[in-house]
Amino acid sequence: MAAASEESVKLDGNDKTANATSQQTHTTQNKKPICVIVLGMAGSGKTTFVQRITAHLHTHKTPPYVINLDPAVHEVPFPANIDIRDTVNYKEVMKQYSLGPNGGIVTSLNLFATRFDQVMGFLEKRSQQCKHVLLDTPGQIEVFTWSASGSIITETLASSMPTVVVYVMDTARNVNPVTFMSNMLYACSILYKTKLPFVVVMNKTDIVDHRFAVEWMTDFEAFQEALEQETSYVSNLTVHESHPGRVLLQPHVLPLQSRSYLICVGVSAVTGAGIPEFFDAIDKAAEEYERDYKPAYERLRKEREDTVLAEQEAQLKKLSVDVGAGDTLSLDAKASLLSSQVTSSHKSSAMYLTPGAGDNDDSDSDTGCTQDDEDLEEKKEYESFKRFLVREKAKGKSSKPADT
Ligand SMILES: Nc1nc2c(ncn2[C@@H]2O[C@H](COP(=O)(O)OP(=O)(O)OP(=O)(O)O)[C@@H](O)[C@H]2O)c(=O)[nH]1
Repeated sequence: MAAASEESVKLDGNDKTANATSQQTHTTQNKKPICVIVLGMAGSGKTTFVQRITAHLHTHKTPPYVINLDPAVHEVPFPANIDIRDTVNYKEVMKQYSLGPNGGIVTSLNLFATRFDQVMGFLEKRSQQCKHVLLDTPGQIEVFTWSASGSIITETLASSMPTVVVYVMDTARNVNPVTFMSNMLYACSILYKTKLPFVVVMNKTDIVDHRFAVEWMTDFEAFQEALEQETSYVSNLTVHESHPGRVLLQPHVLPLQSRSYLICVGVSAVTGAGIPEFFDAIDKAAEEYERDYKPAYERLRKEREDTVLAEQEAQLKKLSVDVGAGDTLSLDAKASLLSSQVTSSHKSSAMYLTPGAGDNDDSDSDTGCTQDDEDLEEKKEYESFKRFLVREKAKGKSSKPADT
């Protein structure tokens, strides 16, 4: 086991002085914690591994900040600061959206990702107190690695703190070169997808020593030899020149040989063997992040901030236009309302006055006086006046002969 650990140290190209320096660098210059995203196939030992490294860090009086991202796990065997299960009820999600187990996990993770800014807020607050942030992910690896929420979470973390992807492999299950190759291809697809420093953890070294895997990773001829010894139908296929796996495993295509891409460490999550070497590898990967990846993620963060700013400005502009237009509209509306009110008030005055006139009409009607009646009245008055004149004329005639 010790030999295996030494192997990993050799593979990492670490020496203790360099690690001491890197740790010092971390504490004095880079106050941000190192974020460790633990991925791996179901049953590879991720949760046991996170439990082991959490215990290790607690023993060294540097308790980590731990996040469980597996909504379907029955029990979390380590003290988690944030547990997705506290936010999303996976079974309820399945029921409500009529989903199967995988759909339920994806949807739960998507829902959780919408709140990840809050998680970042908690992390910011604790960033001075802890040196490591550990994330355990769902067993269905593709749920995290190939989902939008997985990308959002990874990119959000990587653009604000040194982030390392840890790929846990079950060493005992990878003694078959075909299985090993499939697993490594998957690891490389994640490496290319996340564009982050990558540490391969060969777990369960208490069952099988991981040196064979290191040899296969660094010596293509050794791997080819192992493959040729395989008699299975699939291995015969992979030996074939045209097989894509074989093409990909060519040293110049896969970054397996390059120390700057992949760091491999043998550990046993059960016994704790290889854990100090794992942390050395993490420090090295964090340095790699600072040197090679940070500028790209800072650019990404800047682009995001710019996009958000631009969106906010556009929204503000639209809002101010809307508000302006709204004011104009409301002013216009008010004006038209006023004018319509004025018009209608005129109308209504008129209408209001009309009943007044009507009142008069009413009064007229009440009195029963019509134009014809008036005319008749005038005619009567005229007749009466004429009779008055005739009477007066007759009076004058009768009085005049008597005097003379
Ligand atoms: N012998 C041995 N067994 C281990 C080791 N690490 C994990 N196991 C066992 O492997 C099994 C799976 O471990 P988990 O930690 O649940 O694996 P996981 O990857 O989290 O599983 P999922 O949640 O399904 O993805 C358990 O029975 C563990 O006890 C190890 O280093 N050595």
